[in-house]
Amino acid sequence: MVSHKVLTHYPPFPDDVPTFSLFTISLSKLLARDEIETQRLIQACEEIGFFYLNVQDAGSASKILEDVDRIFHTAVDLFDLPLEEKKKYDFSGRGSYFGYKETGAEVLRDGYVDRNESYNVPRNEMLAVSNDFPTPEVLQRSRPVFQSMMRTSHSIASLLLELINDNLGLPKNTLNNFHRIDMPSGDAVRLIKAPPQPENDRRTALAEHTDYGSITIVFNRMGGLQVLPPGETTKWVYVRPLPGHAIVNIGDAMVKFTSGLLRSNLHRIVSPPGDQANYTRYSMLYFCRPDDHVLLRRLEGSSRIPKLGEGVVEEPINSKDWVLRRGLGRRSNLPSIDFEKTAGTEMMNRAVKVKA
Ligand SMILES: O=C(O)CCC(=O)C(=O)O
Ligand SMILES: [Fe+2]
Repeated sequence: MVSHKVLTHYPPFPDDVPTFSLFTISLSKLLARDEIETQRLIQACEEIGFFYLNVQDAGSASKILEDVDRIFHTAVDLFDLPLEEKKKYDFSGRGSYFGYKETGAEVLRDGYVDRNESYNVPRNEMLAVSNDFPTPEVLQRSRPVFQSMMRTSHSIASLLLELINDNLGLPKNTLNNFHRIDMPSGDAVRLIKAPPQPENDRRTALAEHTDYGSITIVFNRMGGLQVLPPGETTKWVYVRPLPGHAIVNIGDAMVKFTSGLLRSNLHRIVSPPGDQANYTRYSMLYFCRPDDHVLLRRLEGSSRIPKLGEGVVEEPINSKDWVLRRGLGRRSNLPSIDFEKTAGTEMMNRAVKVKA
């Protein structure tokens, strides 16, 4: 493995910036079906929708940390390719959210464009569920490590889904049956590169959003991720990356399944805090999403899931269309953008509303 200094040589996350104190949940305790830990997981999913997951000491699942390390190196190699080469893998014109997105391809609500480039590596393709688009050679070379990382991520997400399912009292395996590893879905590993921004011109690098799928597992090194805590008058705060921990968050699909009981919190990427702002930020995520055909609507069978409001009729939209509408609906090459139609579930949370 070629060593990339850019991944290791950056200043520490500063001690003097406000951070959001998330619950830390132990994967090894969840694997042991520890009841108190499961209760804390549910509380985190309902109140904030974000938590740290300690993935150290979790048996074979801890190997994901080595896989993530290796994929970070692959990400550097990938983004080092010439722009013209990377653009061959931009499939947005063919109606796909997989593949490459160049810097500035997305419009923010403030009218500016994003300041990051990213690549969504499809789980469908890496695990040979379907093969719709070509994959760059640099990713092909890392296929075994992507496969390992994707399988572990999917199994972590499956565990979380099982615990949430059973806590809600849904019929056994209801949620897991919507997230089958052998079915086509929007599951992907996303690689993101955000270069340092000029000191006098720092803007949001990745627009505020809620995630589109069910469960996102984030592997961060540098700061830059911010969340907007619940409440009417809150301010954006950084989430400090913790070694050996993933940051996990709940996405729109779970909000829709639970009629707003679980929370999909707004978050964004800005310049990293303190001296870290002068360094290139790489991040990596696994998006676990429902299978393509699954309808995103309130599930029957749980007394904990709130009923729909009087006269509320849910839009019949499946997971695939939801991801495409949200993921491609704000591209800068579109003739017009409807920010309301492409919005997430931030206004659906039952616990505490936020201003979008
Ligand atoms: O890079 C990060 O820390 C988060 C990125 C993110 O929220 C996303 O890509 O959905
Ligand atoms: Fe996100």
